[in-house]
Formats: sequence, structure tokens, C-alpha cells
Amino acid sequence: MTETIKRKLSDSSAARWTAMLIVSFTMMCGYFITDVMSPLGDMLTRSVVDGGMGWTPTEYGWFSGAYSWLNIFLLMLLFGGIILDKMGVRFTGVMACGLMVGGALLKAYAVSPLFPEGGMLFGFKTQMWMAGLGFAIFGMGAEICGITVSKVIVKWFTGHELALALGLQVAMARLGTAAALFFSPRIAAAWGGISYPVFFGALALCIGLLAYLVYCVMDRRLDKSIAAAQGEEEEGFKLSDIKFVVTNKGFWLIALLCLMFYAGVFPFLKFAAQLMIYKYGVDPVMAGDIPAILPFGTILLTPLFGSLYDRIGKGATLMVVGAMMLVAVHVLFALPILNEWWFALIVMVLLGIAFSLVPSAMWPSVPKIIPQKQLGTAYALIFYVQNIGLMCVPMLIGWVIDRYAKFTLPDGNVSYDFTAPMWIFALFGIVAVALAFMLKAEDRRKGYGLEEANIRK
Ligand SMILES: NCCCC[C@H](NC(=O)[C@@H](N)CCCCN)C(=O)O
Repeated sequence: MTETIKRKLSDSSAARWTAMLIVSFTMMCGYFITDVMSPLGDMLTRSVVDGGMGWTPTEYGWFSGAYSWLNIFLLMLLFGGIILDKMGVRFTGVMACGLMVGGALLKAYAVSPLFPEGGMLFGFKTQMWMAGLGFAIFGMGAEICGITVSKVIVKWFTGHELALALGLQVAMARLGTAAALFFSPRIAAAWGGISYPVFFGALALCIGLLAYLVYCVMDRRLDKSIAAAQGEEEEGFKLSDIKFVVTNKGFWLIALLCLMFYAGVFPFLKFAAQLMIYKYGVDPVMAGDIPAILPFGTILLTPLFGSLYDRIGKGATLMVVGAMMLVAVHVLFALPILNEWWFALIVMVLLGIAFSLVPSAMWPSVPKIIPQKQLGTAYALIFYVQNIGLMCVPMLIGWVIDRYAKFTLPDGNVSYDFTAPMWIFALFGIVAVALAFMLKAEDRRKGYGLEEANIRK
């Protein structure tokens, strides 16, 4: 009898996997919108005469980095983390979904024929600024939703299959990215406009918001069962807890590794379709297909490596290997060898493996370093540091392409040489390798348990 009363809802595997699926679905819709424009970069930067929108690569880089504008400059991610730890996952999740829907609609409007063309502001098209603002509002919601979903999963899966669950959540998110890369150019070509895939994504997000509302019902029940099992509520978050997080060396190593590793992946994805067109001779309508392999590959591998981490451990080692593979991939893309689509495909598969190894080990390692009540803040700070890269790197790469990679062919057409951008991406990988080794050493010194299995026997 006592046993029954003491069971928490999260002890039921059906309940915890259902919760995981619901919140991951919401996040998946968010990831669709995040990358919906990535395979359309060529369409955006082609001249209006050629059926494009006439943006410069620099404008495209600024727009791509806009995802992080509010998160960084208004410190929205930090506030989001504090709101999460103070107000809980129900309020914060619904708020984040609302921001994502609003931002996505604004972005879709900006690139639709409804938006008046021709205006300029600070040397850039007003259309880029408006689309960027929409993307920035969306990005604020998406990042806050990301930390909320992470906290939800940690809440349900601690002591169970935590890394597998976090891996599956990331895998579902990648499905959203892959769908964006694959379907977006097709929807835009079939319906005759860039705004259509974005409107489609906004609609999907509304369904994601409804799904999250369903999750809120489950969350209320979980809280009740936790209160019944523990007899009293956990101590709440205090602002002074931030000090605990930021004075932890292991935390900073993870945050910086996250910055460098992700700087070599997500911003790369924004330019990958153009790399396929101009280096590997892929048809523009199919330019998103090879980059789409990356998220597709990670769908299987991230939960697989997550489950490995749960059962066997070796989290720090997985991060070292993943970071090393990232360097190899960008060097292979940079070298002037084998400019064939099949070679690009093989390298992209390798990147898929790297992009599964590091996230599957990195995210479940955070709760080993930071206690649960500070987890919202810890994830928010890590995302904050990561967002600096997500904002600055596309801007840097766009500028480098404009300045050093653009050239005119004898027939008068414009083309691009991606060697310099790819070496920059490789550099981020090299720093990530160094950080991963430092984290492994710190783990050995402090005994965080990153090399230990997550499932308690
Ligand atoms: N449990 C944490 C999962 C994080 C997954 C991670 N997402 C991020 O790092 C986001 N801050 C940035 C998402 C940008 C989307 N293009 C991931 O690996 O996706």
C-alpha cells in the first residue's frame, strides 16, 4: 500500500515516454521553422531578374544570425532560465510557444508579397530587418522552449533512461530540421514563393502549442505525485544560485565546448546548400537534400549513443571523438579534392556521426555537474553562450563570402569559392577538441561521473 502511494507518475514508463514524445513534438515544429530558410539561401541571394529576392550574402548572414539577437542583447535567454526556475515548465513552455508562433508569422509576412519592397535601413533591406525581427522573436521562444523541454525531460527521466530520452528528443528535433531542408525548397517551388514554407511551419507550430497544453495536464499530475511521494516541495530557485553555476569550471568547459562545436554545425547548415551548389555542382532545387542527410543520420544515432552513455558511460570520451570528427569533416570540405556530390554525401554522413556523438553526451552531462533546481539557469546560460556563436558566425561567414569568396565567371554569372569559410568552421572544431580534452581532465579531477553510466543499477 505504502509502495503504491510513494510511486511518482514518472516511475511509470508509459507516462514518462508519453511526456517525452509530446514535448519533443512541440520542439520538432520549432526546429522546422529554424531551418526553413536554410535551403532557400540561394533563392534569397539570387538577383530579382533571376527570380530571387536580391539579398546580399551579408544580408543573408545577418538574417540567419537574427535568431539570437534578442537572446543575446536583451538577455532574454537568461531571463527565460530564471522564469523557468521560478515559474515552472507549464507557464514558461506556453509562453515560449506563443513567442515562436508570433515570430514565425512575422517572418513569413516579411518574405511574402504582402511586404512592401524597396525600403532600405542602415544599408540593408527593410525586408531583411523585418524578417530578422520575426526570426529574433521566434528564436527567443525557441531557445526558451529548448531549455524548458530539457528541464521537462530531466524531471521525468532522472534515475531512468535520461540520456536516451534526451537523445530521442534531439532526434525528433532533427526530424524537424531534415523536413525543413528537404521540403522547404519543394514547397517554395511548387507554390511559387518563399513565404509558403514559413507559413506552413507556423501552422505546424500552432499544433505544437496545442500538444504542449496537453503536456501541461500531465505535468500537473506529476507534481501532485511528487508532492505525495516526497511529502514536501523541493526548495525553490534563488537568484544566488546563479553564483553556484557560474563559479563551476566544469560548467564553463561544457558551455564553451557547446559554443565552439555548435558554431561549426548550425551556422554551417545555413550555408551548406550553397556549398553543394557551387562546390559540388548540385541542382539548386535539390541543394538541401545532401545537408538533410545530416539531421536524418542523427535521428538514429543520437538516441543510440545516448543509450550507450546511459548503460556504459564514457560521456567525456564521446565528446572528444565527436569534436575530432567535426574537424576532419570541415577540412575535407575545405580541401580542393573530389568535387563530386557523392563525396559531399559521404562527408555529410561523417558530420552526422559527429553531430550525434557530442549532443548525445553533452546534454545529459549537465545534470551531473549542476543540481536539478539550478538546471533551468544552467541550460539557459549554456544556450546563451552558444547563441553568441549562432549569431556571430553566420554574420562572419556571410561577410567572408561577400568579401573573399564571390567572383564573376567569364559568362558574367556570379559564383562562390567556399574554401575560406570552411577553414573557419574547421578552426571552431579544433578549439572544441581542446575543450573536450579539458573537460575530460576536469571530470577526472572533480569526479563529476561523466565517464560513468547514467542508469542506476
Ligand atoms: N536538452 C538540450 C537539447 C539541446 C539540443 C540542441 N539545441 C540547442 O543547442 C539550441 N540551443 C539551439 C538550437 C538551434 C536550432 N537550429 C541541439 O543539438 O539541437
